[in-house]
Amino acid sequence: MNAQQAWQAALGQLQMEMPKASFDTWVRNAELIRVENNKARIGVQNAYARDWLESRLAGTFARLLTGYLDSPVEVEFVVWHRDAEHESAAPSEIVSHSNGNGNGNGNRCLIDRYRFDNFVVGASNRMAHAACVAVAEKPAHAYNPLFLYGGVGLGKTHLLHAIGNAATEKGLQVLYVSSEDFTNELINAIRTQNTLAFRERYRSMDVLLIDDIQFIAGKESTQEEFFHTFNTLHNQEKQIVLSSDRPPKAMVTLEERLRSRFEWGLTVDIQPPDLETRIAILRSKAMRAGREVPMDILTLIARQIQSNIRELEGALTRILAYSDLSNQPITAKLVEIALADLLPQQSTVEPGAIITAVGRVFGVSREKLVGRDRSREVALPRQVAMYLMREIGGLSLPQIGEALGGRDHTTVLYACEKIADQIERDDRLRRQVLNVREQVLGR
Ligand SMILES: Nc1ncnc2c1ncn2[C@@H]1O[C@H](COP(=O)(O)OP(=O)(O)OP(=O)(O)O)[C@@H](O)[C@H]1O
Repeated sequence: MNAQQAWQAALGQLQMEMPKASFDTWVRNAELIRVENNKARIGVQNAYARDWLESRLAGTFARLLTGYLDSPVEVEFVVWHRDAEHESAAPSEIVSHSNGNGNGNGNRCLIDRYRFDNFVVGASNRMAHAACVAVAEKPAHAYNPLFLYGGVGLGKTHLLHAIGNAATEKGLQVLYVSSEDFTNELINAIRTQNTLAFRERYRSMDVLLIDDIQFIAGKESTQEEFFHTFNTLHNQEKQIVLSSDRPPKAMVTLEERLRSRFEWGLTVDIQPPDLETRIAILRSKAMRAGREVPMDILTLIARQIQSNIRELEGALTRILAYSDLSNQPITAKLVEIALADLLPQQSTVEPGAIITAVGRVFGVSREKLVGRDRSREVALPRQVAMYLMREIGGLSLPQIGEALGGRDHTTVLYACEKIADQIERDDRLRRQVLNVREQVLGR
């Protein structure tokens, strides 16, 4: 088998093993650049994909390629694009290009399937969606800049592309780029003494969409360049849309002049979706996949995956695939099997870790959580700890009672039910619970 054949075989294997959504997002567009001195250099589209693949799949790729090539292979992921190969295939190479569709509109990086009509609107994203629609309808008239922020996998990128697709259809020049790509491109332009062309490209856009702008913080020359790009576009009444994982105020190493500009227009957040929206998203994805999934199953999935819509999609894809491959109907049992390795390994979650994380998030000491204090400030976090010990710790009711200072199992049961109900109605509490989960599970 030659290297390319081994590569194709490895891709095929991963396609079978991975959830479709993850495969499509991270692996499908990767390319084998070359194998040399037992090192396989794999080109990916952007720094995210590189980091994601490096942290999760480097070992798997190495194992598969070693197997197919029958000699030990290490892998290295680099940001790379085929068109840029003749310049240099160094890591952090330019990654965005205009799409070459003849009229110069749009950008090849715009993802066609991210559109407004397949974005499910609920309480958690209603404002953000409305703002994006307004911007797409009248670029530079509604809110400029539009600054979207929210946690991982909640739809920021989807909305940015939806604006881009709508604006492209109006014949506008659109550029979508992540702030990392912007930085890489700038560095490259400086290196190749091409800054004029770089500026020209950015400053000739009607709509500039920059994803994950938080990465610009702390990078002085990028901020300087972006400041001028921003001013030029804004003065020319061109639309700027930015997304970030945090609001401008929380970008600590961002220059003040940029922070204030980011706040000139409208800043809107996207929150983790409530149960109803999660179910609606699942229903919409199932329908688009041409599948009918019973409501109780959608509810079951939506209850298990609370924080991240990307994971929600991945879970559904996996369940559909399991059902197809095993030729079985989608039942609660099948869901449990299909999701087993997506969900936390229960035995690895220590009750002590949950108590510590709850204490940190709610600002209550461990002693108080396991003690007798019944004031609301302590009782609520204690109930959250009980709920999470059951949800992610898989502990029995008596075990939970024991871990929290010898409480009765009916008290624990009441707490678990109360919190399960309350997090679906109380945004703040839901965020706090998700925060604890992330701290405990590291994701
Ligand atoms: N409201 C929604 N309706 C339908 N699909 C959604 C919705 N929100 C997010 N998604 C889907 O969830 C996935 C993750 O969304 P997206 O990549 O836009 O998240 P993000 O906020 O940009 O995340 P990150 O911070 O990781 O970049 C995408 O496939 C997107 O289509």
